[in-house]
Amino acid sequence: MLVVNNIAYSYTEGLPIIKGVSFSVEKGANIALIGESGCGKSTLLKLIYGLYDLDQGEIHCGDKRVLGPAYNLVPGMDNMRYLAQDYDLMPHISVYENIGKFLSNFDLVGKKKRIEELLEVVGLVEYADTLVKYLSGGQQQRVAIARVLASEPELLLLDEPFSHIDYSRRSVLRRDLFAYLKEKGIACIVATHDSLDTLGFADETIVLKEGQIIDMGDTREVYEHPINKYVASLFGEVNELMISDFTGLKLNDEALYVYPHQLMRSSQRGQLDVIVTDCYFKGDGYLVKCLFQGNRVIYFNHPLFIEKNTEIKLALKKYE
Ligand SMILES: Nc1ncnc2c1ncn2[C@@H]1O[C@H](COP(=O)(O)OP(=O)(O)OP(=O)(O)O)[C@@H](O)[C@H]1O
Repeated sequence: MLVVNNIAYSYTEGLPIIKGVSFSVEKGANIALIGESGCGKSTLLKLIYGLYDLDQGEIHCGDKRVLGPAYNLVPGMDNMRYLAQDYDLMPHISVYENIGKFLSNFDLVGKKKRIEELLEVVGLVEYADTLVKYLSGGQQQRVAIARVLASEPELLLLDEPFSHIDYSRRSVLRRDLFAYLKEKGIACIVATHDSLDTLGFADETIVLKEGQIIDMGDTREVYEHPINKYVASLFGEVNELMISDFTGLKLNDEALYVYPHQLMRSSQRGQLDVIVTDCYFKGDGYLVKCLFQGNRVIYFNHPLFIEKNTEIKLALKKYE
């Protein structure tokens, strides 16, 4: 339903921020857009919504071509909604009124039902009559999410949608929101730094670097077979090892990107010999920092505390 075809954009002439980006999104799909800060995620979402005029290429959503402000008096497409990082709410009116702001008054009973349904989705039923200015940052972000859902768009563009919401509410809201979008067949593109938004929910992941797509596909595939360290590190801590580190054979050597949970302490010979330098408690166990070959840092997950300076061997879990 969304086709982005070879688009480019620069804020300043000669300094392109988005370079030759192409991809498509199916109806109801959940797409994660990931990449380091400043790589162009927000700019790409704004271009899809029609907030800027493209330098090159075109975007279609359904049967409509996305037109920027040069061709569209009121920027933004009707069949999409865009949730910006500064969610642009009206502080002096209630949560209920903010959510209903863009809903027609033609069917007042339907409007009330819709607002109540959305208050439920974002967990703000008891705040319906509270003025937005009295809400916390996280609560305001939830109002903004409800507001972009109100008119049932075909495509939602969400820029860091849960960034101000505390951890426990974030998990519930993330689950409820993404289930709701699936149920309604609403596609979404979520620009995010939180790998939990991506791993559990995104059907596909697009990886952006310096304004270009460097990897794209099934989320699990992108995570399990990262094409380089940049991609792997967007999902958390990662170790860059070589096949020869395990085999000792330099012929046809290749880099391996290994997440800490993929390594384990081993008693076998011929594994990585490392020295523990730190052990960080992380709730369900420890993240252990080690030195390999004197100066290469390796992290791995372990259920128990290990003393500093302990000499241990590490093995790849999947080969055990
Ligand atoms: N209005 C603007 N005018 C000029 N340059 C801009 C403007 N908005 C963004 N940029 C620049 O464009 C680049 C991409 O910014 P963008 O906000 O799209 O990145 P991002 O990947 O969303 O970053 P973050 O993850 O930190 O939100 C950055 O170098 C930024 O400084």
